[in-house]
Amino acid sequence: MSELVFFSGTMDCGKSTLALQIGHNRSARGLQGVIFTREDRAGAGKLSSRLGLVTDAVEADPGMDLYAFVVESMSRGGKVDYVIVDEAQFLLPTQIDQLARIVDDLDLDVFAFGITTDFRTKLFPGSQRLIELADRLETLQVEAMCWCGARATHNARTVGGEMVVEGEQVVVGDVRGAAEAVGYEVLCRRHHRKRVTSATARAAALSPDVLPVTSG
Ligand SMILES: Nc1ncnc2c1ncn2[C@@H]1O[C@H](COP(=O)(O)OP(=O)(O)O)[C@@H](O)[C@H]1O
Ligand SMILES: Cc1cn([C@H]2C[C@H](O)[C@@H](COP(=O)(O)O)O2)c(=O)[nH]c1=O
Repeated sequence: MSELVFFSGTMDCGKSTLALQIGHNRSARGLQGVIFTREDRAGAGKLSSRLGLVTDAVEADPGMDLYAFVVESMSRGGKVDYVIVDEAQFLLPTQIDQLARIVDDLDLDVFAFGITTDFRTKLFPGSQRLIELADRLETLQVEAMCWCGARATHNARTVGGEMVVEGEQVVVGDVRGAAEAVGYEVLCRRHHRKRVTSATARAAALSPDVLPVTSG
């Protein structure tokens, strides 16, 4: 029975790596898949992992009907055995419905990968629809870690190392960018709530207020 599976986790927990591995293992057995992605950091039409692997993919623009794309590929004689979708949080809810239709009407497995929540801890519309429709939700097992050593569960957006809570929902970026630029950092809930990033924690630790005071 084919399935729509949503693999989710924070940024930098290995989702794209797993997507590439699933594709690799299937193609090693002669299966052919369609790989969709949207707004990958490596550019349009790419699925890239921080481990250095990258593959070509179909850019799932907002206007694209993903079900129609797969049907058309098949009707042109293309073999399609499965579908992989990376950065699935950026898809429109209607495109997630199209993924469910690929599973139900074409009997193909669809493996979707993405973050569930944005820098304000709110669900992305695409992720919300995946949670509503998926046959199976899988949380990635390689945990990203907060600077304090706890499991990271939330994605913070940073500017100059400080957490921000205002801005557009979608700003493509990375967890290891230039310090002054817009970037991201994964945090545990406690430090996300208190807005304590690694940079602000370091600055607080160096502050004279917390240095031991020696008398005399
Ligand atoms: N130099 C490295 N050596 C080993 N593992 C690495 C290295 N760089 C990145 N990684 C692994 O890659 C993961 C990020 O993978 P990626 O697929 O890009 O994540 P995601 O798609 O979830 O943002 C990191 O959590 C880490 O486990
Ligand atoms: C939290 C958050 C993230 N993004 C962007 C930043 C990256 O380009 C992707 C996540 O990619 P990854 O492979 O999971 O690291 O999402 C965003 O646009 N808005 C946000 O709030």
